Amino acid sequence: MAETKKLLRVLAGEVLDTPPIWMMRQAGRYLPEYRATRAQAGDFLSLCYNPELAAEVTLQPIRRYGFDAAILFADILLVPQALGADLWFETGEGPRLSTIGSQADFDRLKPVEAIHETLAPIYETVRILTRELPAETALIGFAGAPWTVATYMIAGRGTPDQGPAHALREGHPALFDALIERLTAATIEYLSAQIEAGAEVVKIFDSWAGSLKGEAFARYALEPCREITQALKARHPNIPVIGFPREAGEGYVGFAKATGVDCVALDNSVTPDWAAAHVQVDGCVQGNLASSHMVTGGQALVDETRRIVEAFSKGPHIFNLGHGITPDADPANVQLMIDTVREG
Ligand SMILES: Cc1c2[nH]c(c1CCC(=O)O)Cc1[nH]c(c(CCC(=O)O)c1C)Cc1[nH]c(c(CCC(=O)O)c1C)Cc1[nH]c(c(C)c1CCC(=O)O)C2
Repeated sequence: MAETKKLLRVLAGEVLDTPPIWMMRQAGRYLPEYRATRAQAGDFLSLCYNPELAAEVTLQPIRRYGFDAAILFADILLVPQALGADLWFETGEGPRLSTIGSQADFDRLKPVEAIHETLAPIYETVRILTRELPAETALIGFAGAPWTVATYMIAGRGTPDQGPAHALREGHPALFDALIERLTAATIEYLSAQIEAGAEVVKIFDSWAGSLKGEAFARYALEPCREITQALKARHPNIPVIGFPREAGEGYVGFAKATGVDCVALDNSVTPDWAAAHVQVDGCVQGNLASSHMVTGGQALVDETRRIVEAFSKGPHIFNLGHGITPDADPANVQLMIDTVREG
């Protein structure tokens, strides 16, 4: 049967009149129904590990907006937790983890095979979604890229410049490389298990790729993404992979060729005209409306949405934001963006 899901057609290289659309963090705090289910679950991590409720919040933006794809509700920091790190969320601040600063800290991590014990509920969420999603909606699984996940494990929190991770990379390269290797292997197993449970696409989030330059970008952004993509393609040749080396700038050029990903997700620091000429020439791209438009709305939202659709109209394109939607966004602006993309 010919593929009917728009997202999968575009990932296979088709150019459609209207791009498929979904939104990073589409299940999130800007939606009152998300806040209600999160309160029912108790807290964010309890929601991630509750398959019925995690499936429910994944479905909420699909019901409200009819996006072309659903993204599994989970978090990139569940992998460190599955490897034995302590993880908690400080209200109003963000994630906190036990830190990796020495060989002894690293030696306390669990082996890769152990991750499924913690992550089994996530695979159950995927199985529920494969049954409950509308036939036209594609299901995206995801994981953090090793570098980005390592920045949180080393610092124990989010950092403005990833300073602690850069310090370990330079001061203790063998330890740093061992951590990247463990995360690369764990990510391959985690994404494979999501695919076996029913994920039809996977996305690798490298949110802090932009702080790696030159040789470090090649070694810690390109290489782990290439290894993960190759291993997944060997096991699941028909599952497309989306790479998101956020704020990579010129690092976006040649990213798909160097890693083997089927689609490159773009943040909004690059213009759509530049990205069409330098990135979309190699295949599918995703992006890249600034998420601030979901707060401010109005004619600027409409104009910028049209500009992006037009700039990417000659090649395969998935419409998305340049980063996750923020809690202060107005749900009506999301509808305005969708109507603008689909007005034809
Ligand atoms: C760096 C990162 C994380 N998580 C993620 C990244 C990479 C993408 C990015 O750069 O945004 C990825 C992520 N996090 C979440 C998803 C679910 C799928 C989706 O809707 O996109 C995905 C794909 C849910 C979430 N992850 C988080 C929330 C908010 C939690 C809440 O309900 O309070 C959601 C919906 C929490 C989280 N999780 C993380 C941070 C730094 C925070 C705190 C910041 C914040 O509160 O927005 C780590």
